[in-house]
Parts: sequence; structure tokens; C-alpha cells
Amino acid sequence: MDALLQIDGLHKHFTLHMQDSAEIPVFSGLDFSLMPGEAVAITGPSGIGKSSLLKIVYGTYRADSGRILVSHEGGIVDMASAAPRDIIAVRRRTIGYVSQFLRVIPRVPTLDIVAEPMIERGACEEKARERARTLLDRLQVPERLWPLSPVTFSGGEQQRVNIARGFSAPHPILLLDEPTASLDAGNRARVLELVAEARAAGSAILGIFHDEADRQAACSKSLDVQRFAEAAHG
Ligand SMILES: Nc1ncnc2c1ncn2[C@@H]1O[C@H](COP(=O)(O)OP(=O)(O)OP(=O)(O)O)[C@@H](O)[C@H]1O
Repeated sequence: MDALLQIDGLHKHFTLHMQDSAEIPVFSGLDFSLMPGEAVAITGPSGIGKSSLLKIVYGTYRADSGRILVSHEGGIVDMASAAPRDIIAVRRRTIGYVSQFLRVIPRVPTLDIVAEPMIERGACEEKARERARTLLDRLQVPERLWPLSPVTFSGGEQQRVNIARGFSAPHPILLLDEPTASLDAGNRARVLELVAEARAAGSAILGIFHDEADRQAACSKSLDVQRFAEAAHG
């Protein structure tokens, strides 16, 4: 497989068990591939399934059918059928994910939150902390906040900590869910720089960018999920 990620015939619906088992179709027959160094924007109207697609690729949501083949450490893992321990291994080494919101763990300092993915991958603590400091500094998270848990941080501060964590360890595939939302122009530009650096280092990006200019700046291609959503709605 030349692609880092290849999706074949993906089908997904949700069943709302608490609401008379109402069925929510999301996509049908979604095929897609992502090559090294490529940056692809997922596009389509609100509620069409963009975030769901990222969560399916990351193994958070299960697909109903189809394959999600990921090139992982010289082999291939199908995220649609992988065992939980394989999903964890792929997340550690191959797929990074910057969600819309930081999952805040009380009492864990910001610096450790950012350094953790690098330490998990075997970096020495001092090097990991050094890179964490550089990223937090670049994203203008004030140094006085680094020893504190982000529990009390503003939305924009938490998002920047989340981005620093997401970009700390190099991942062949990076999934970005609206990484520039709620940031000011300067910080949006810094995030776009990090995206460009990750691409230049060979990572492939699959992302959702609410802002058209950010999308154009970050991505070379787009994946419009609307027609796969229409196929699911019949
Ligand atoms: N965990 C879930 N359980 C049930 N339905 C869900 C779940 N997650 C998403 N959905 C539904 O799937 C559809 C797609 O949602 P999703 O969040 O993927 O859309 P989106 O394109 O990312 O939207 P937006 O641009 O507004 O963020 C929506 O109808 C949503 O209600």
C-alpha cells in the first residue's frame, strides 16, 4: 500500500437507543486515500459527518462496514476491525489527533500534558520537556501557566495546549478537528505554520477547517463528504 491511509467502502450510521432506536445514517460507500505529505480538508455542511469521519479513522467510533487501512510500522492495520491494543499502538506511533477540546486531567501540569506523547514514545524526559516548552512558547501560552493544570484556563488557552500536545510527537498521520477555531489571527497563523512543518517532515494531514482561508492555506486537496452522506440517506 503506497497510501498512509486508505478507506474502502465505509458505511456508518448511529442508532439512538435512548430515543426509540432512531437511526441516523451518516455515510455510505466512502472511499478515500491519503498519501505522505498530503493535506486534505474534509468539507461539507454542519452535521454532515466530518467529525464522525475523523473519530472513525482514530478508532473512537466503529464503522458498520468497510476498511480503514493504516500503514503502521511496516505493516497494515485495519482500524475498522483492529483489537483495542492495536488501536492504542497505532495512536501512539502513527495517528495523532487534535480534537476540538482538550481533555483536562485535574492536577496534571500543562508542561507534562504536552510532553507526555513524546515520553510515551520513548523520548527522554528532559528532551520532551524542552520541546514542550518550545511549543508552548510558540503558541504564546504564558510561562507562568506551564506548571498549572489547564482546568481553569480560558477556551483559547486550552485549545493551544491541546495543539501543542497534538504536534509534540511526530506522527505519520495527523487528524485535526478545527484546530484554528476560537484562536486569534496570530495564533491561527502559528498553527498553520505547525501544519506546514509537519507536512514538510512527511506527515499527512486530514483536517476540518471552519475558516476558508485557513483551509486554503493548510490543505492542497479536499474530501467533500456530502455525496457519501447523500448515498447513506438513499
Ligand atoms: N455519538 C453520536 N451518537 C449519535 N449521533 C451522533 C454521534 N456523533 C455524531 N452524531 C450524529 O452524526 C451526524 C454527523 O455529526 P458530525 O459531528 O460528524 O458532523 P459535522 O459535519 O462534524 O458537524 P459540524 O460541522 O457541525 O461540527 C449528526 O447528525 C450527529 O447528530
